[in-house]
Amino acid sequence: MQQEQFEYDTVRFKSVGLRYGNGPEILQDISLTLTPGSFHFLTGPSGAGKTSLLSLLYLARRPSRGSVELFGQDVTSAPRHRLPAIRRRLGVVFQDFRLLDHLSALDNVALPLRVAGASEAEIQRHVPELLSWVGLASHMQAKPSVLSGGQKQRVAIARAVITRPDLLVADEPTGNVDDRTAIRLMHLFREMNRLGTTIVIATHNEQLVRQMRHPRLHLEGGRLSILQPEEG
Ligand SMILES: Nc1ncnc2c1ncn2[C@@H]1O[C@H](COP(=O)(O)OP(=O)(O)OP(=O)(O)O)[C@@H](O)[C@H]1O
Repeated sequence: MQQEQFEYDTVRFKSVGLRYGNGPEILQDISLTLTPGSFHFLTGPSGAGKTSLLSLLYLARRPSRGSVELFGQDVTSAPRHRLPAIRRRLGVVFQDFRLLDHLSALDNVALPLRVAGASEAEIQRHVPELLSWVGLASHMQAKPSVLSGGQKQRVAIARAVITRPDLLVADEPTGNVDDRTAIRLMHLFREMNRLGTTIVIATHNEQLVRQMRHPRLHLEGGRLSILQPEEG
């Protein structure tokens, strides 16, 4: 959970490279520091490596070279048993949602709270409120199979933010919703950010990137550049 005093950067990449199998390096020599409470978009053409970079952040992969530190801990060399504690500080919105099909929307969102040992009273207080806020008040008991793409996406977002993670990583979180809903969801991310969560959002939505005026991490040809809003 969030701390008042930060003695470390949320994310630090040092000369990170990533390749799949014997293929070419998708990410080349990326060095990057994200300070606590920062908000970045991640942009770049399709296939540039945005999801691959995010997968390093949410610990689905380790880099082929270089090092990745999260919350001051080198996750490249950390023993596997140390990773779950780091994962609990992350919220992730996957491009393909990854909801549990046998659970209702409410139970999908409640899951990370249950894993963290929250009481049922706490769950009943927070989860319906958040689901209502993202416009799903009348779908709380629905299973993912009967939800639209945009509804599933909002369940996935609610699940990622319900624990107030230290770092939120979202892959195209507004790709399936209309413009008005996209702006509403961005306000949710902005509010979380205001409360201290560090945020990285991969998106193709140029209009949102321009409107929200956060710096962007831009990937192209395996290289990362950081663009400030006025340059973007
Ligand atoms: N599991 C994998 N095995 C092999 N190659 C992969 C794998 N995942 C991604 N790639 C390749 O890595 C490159 C970057 O893919 P990635 O999904 O990270 O790009 P992206 O920028 O997120 O694309 P998009 O905007 O279309 O979602 C692509 O050439 C892709 O084919």
